[in-house]
Amino acid sequence: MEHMKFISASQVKNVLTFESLIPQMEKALAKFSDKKVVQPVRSVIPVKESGGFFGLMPSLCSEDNVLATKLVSFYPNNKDVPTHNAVIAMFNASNGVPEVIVDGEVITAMRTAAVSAVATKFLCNKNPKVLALLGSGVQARSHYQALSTLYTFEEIRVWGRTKANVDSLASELNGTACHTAEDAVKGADVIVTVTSSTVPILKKEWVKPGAHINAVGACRPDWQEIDPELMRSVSLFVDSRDAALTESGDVILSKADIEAEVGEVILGKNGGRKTATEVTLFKSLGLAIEDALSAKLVCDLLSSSNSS
Ligand SMILES: NC(=O)C1=CN([C@@H]2O[C@H](COP(=O)(O)OP(=O)(O)OC[C@H]3O[C@@H](n4cnc5c(N)ncnc54)[C@H](O)[C@@H]3O)[C@@H](O)[C@H]2O)C=CC1
Ligand SMILES: O=C([O-])C1=[NH+]CCC1
Repeated sequence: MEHMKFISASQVKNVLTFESLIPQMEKALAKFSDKKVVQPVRSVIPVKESGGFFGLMPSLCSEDNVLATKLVSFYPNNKDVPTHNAVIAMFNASNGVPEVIVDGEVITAMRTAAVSAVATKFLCNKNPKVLALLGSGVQARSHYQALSTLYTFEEIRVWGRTKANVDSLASELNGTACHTAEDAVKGADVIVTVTSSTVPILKKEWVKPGAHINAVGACRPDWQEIDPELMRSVSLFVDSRDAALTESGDVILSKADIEAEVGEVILGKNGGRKTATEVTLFKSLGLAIEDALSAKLVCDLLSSSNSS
């Protein structure tokens, strides 16, 4: 391990854009659903003392010569440091030699939002105008940025638990700070739930017919962000069936039927949205291959910027 490289968060930030990442995440989701990826559902250790979690996320995609694992911690109670921290270790798939460690904090923030952008592109009605963000943290910001790469919203609404954060994000995005989740969601075309809530924050009766929801939080089997009645009434798409049935309290506790993986929609194996009035919901949990292909993209972008 004489030549192990490290790529820092600021190096990632300097080269990674949503314009390059969104197509890469479309490829990751398609490859995953086309069984081109070897990837178990992640292992997660609860760290009871601090209310945190530690996850191991390995994946292999021989087609892309990618063998990597993300190590991610999720400490929702953190105050002065980020709640999500990660590194992505990349190995040479031909000989198993470790080559690069990439900081995973920025990648986690950006790839999750890029994946939601892909799901939205395939499932949402045309020309969405109103975006509602439930949550005002890292993912709320990155979801705004990723979705704004694809759409020009006329109205951005923000709701969250902490008023000061909601006010500051709303003013940064030129949006409206909402007092209640209902105010934010009523009439919204695209709804993003990005909170650390463990109980439902989004109710069925608030959601307009034809809306699309990206449900990104609640990654534990006993956690929920979405009203179970809403879960049972939507056309439900997931990143991974296995992960959804193992990790998602929203899916497991509501017993909602999964229509398809988004990758199957991308591959044309499922038609996606069937009517303009149905509500589509993408339940995102986060896949190791998203991290591996994001890290590979960062390495490729850095080496082309160094050689130019
Ligand atoms: N699906 C995926 O691939 C990924 C999912 N996530 C999940 O997305 C969610 C947001 O992550 P970040 O923005 O990075 O975290 P963050 O810590 O930056 O923000 C969390 C937000 O949730 C709010 N919140 C916490 N408890 C709440 C409650 N009971 N009701 C309403 N709001 C509440 C906080 O005030 C804050 O606005 C988390 O659940 C996280 O685990 C994060 C990374 C990847
Ligand atoms: O995929 C990921 O990195 C995570 N999903 C939920 C918490 C972190």
